[in-house]
Amino acid sequence: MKKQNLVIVGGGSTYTIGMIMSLIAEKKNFPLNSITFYDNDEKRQEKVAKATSIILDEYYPELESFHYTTDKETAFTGIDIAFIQIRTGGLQMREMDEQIPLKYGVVGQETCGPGGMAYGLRSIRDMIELVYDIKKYSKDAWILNYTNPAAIVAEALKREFPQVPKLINICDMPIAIMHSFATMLNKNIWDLVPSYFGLNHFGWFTKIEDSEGNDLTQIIKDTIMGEGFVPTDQEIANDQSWQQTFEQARKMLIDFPEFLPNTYLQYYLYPDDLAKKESLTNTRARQVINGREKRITELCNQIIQDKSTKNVELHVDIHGVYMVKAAASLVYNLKQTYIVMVENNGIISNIPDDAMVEVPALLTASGPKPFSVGKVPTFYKGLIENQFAYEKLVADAYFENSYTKALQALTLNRMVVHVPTAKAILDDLIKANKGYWPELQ
Ligand SMILES: NC(=O)c1ccc[n+]([C@@H]2O[C@H](COP(=O)([O-])OP(=O)(O)OC[C@H]3O[C@@H](n4cnc5c(N)ncnc54)[C@H](O)[C@@H]3O)[C@@H](O)[C@H]2O)c1
Ligand SMILES: O=P(O)(O)OC[C@H]1O[C@H](O[C@H]2[C@H](O)[C@@H](O)[C@@H](O)O[C@@H]2CO)[C@H](O)[C@@H](O)[C@@H]1O
Ligand SMILES: [Mn+2]
Repeated sequence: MKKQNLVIVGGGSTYTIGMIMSLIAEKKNFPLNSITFYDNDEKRQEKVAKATSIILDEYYPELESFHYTTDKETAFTGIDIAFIQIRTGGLQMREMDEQIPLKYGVVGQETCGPGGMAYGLRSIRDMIELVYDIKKYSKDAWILNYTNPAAIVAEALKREFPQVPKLINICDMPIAIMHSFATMLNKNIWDLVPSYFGLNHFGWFTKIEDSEGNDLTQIIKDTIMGEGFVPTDQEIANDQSWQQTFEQARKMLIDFPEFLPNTYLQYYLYPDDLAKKESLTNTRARQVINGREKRITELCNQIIQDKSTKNVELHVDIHGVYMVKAAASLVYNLKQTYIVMVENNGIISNIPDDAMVEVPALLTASGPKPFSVGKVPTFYKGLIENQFAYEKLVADAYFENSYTKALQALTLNRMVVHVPTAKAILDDLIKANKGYWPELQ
């Protein structure tokens, strides 16, 4: 197995330490020669990097080198694979994305709501630039992107780089849900075989089998209906917001028992209920600033002060392990199945070919080989087509600098709908995103 040279773009992210622990846990399956962090915020990255250096000394002494830099050429030269996890505008702008719509009674939601449009219009430029730069310095490197809003980013990257190989977008939500299925069934998560279709943060499990082919779907549905549904990955198990989100699976199953829903569907199916529960001064961004970000900052400070990990609790999370395992399947041609985003081209036969769908695929060295889904029932087809039209219009708004396309996008978004509300939200978002968004005419 050739040892890999990995760059983590967005080294200062709150997910980096979890990713490092996952790389350590998976070192036999995904052996590394070097890790490099790249970030455009020197100070933010430095803290995480200093702590990482101590963690690696203790747990990964055989690693050849670890560096961190804000210089793209240094970061991207001689790499085999890049993980991209940036947040253009930071958590501060996420808070605006959530607060502005809420002023008009609409839940912002940073990926699939109007907040996702705002975040998407900020992310696209940085993402396009990063892909060009990574390919410039290491043209054969794999790029594994999970920067959000992944659906909109994937749509934009597909348009900008239709011929660029080795570029894949991935999300951890399906596997985090499967973590809860596995706990409920007392099974090993990697023995569960999902059948799944949809768009990113907009999909359904049609079936869950075990490795012997036993269909476990009905047991899962019955358990959720009888006992409810809870997050079980350590990273989110005790998070009240995620607990409430997982709880909604039961409600969705009562209303639509056919398939097991992705938790993000709550925002599309019950937007008004969710908006009513939100508080302007404590949207999810604020909870993350006071929660995950604070916790990671304190953890890094402690490690740096002690020059050791002896006084902190470190753990592997499903997010990191999923990304690392998927990466190993790509670079070592393992042909394992992961749920990823790919261009539809007939996979779901009754929705547009150019949609970026999220489905199970064999991950091989020559790219993802998705499994066919076939026709989906009218309700799901309608929802998907509406949402895909919204995502396309956001990308159109970016590439065409079009105010009208942005307004059309928000109007199609099931969280907004009402045109005067869409207009008011859009006009406020334009002001808040000056310098980040293209100038919409
Ligand atoms: N797809 C998924 O399922 C999934 C799961 C987890 C996290 N994420 C995404 O990972 C990203 C990081 O999340 P976070 O909460 O840790 O955010 P964060 O703000 O803590 O970290 C992002 C880092 O990216 C850096 N950054 C911003 N723009 C950059 C650029 N142009 N070039 C280089 N670095 C840049 C920031 O300085 C920061 O250090 C987000 O996009 C988040 O949505 C996605
Ligand atoms: O609101 P946040 O910032 O806590 O989470 C937003 C992300 O939520 C999903 O991902 C993960 C989560 O990031 C991770 O820690 C894991 O353990 O559980 C979640 C899934 O339940 C989502 O898939 C991401 O796209 C969001 O960024
Ligand atoms: Mn996701």
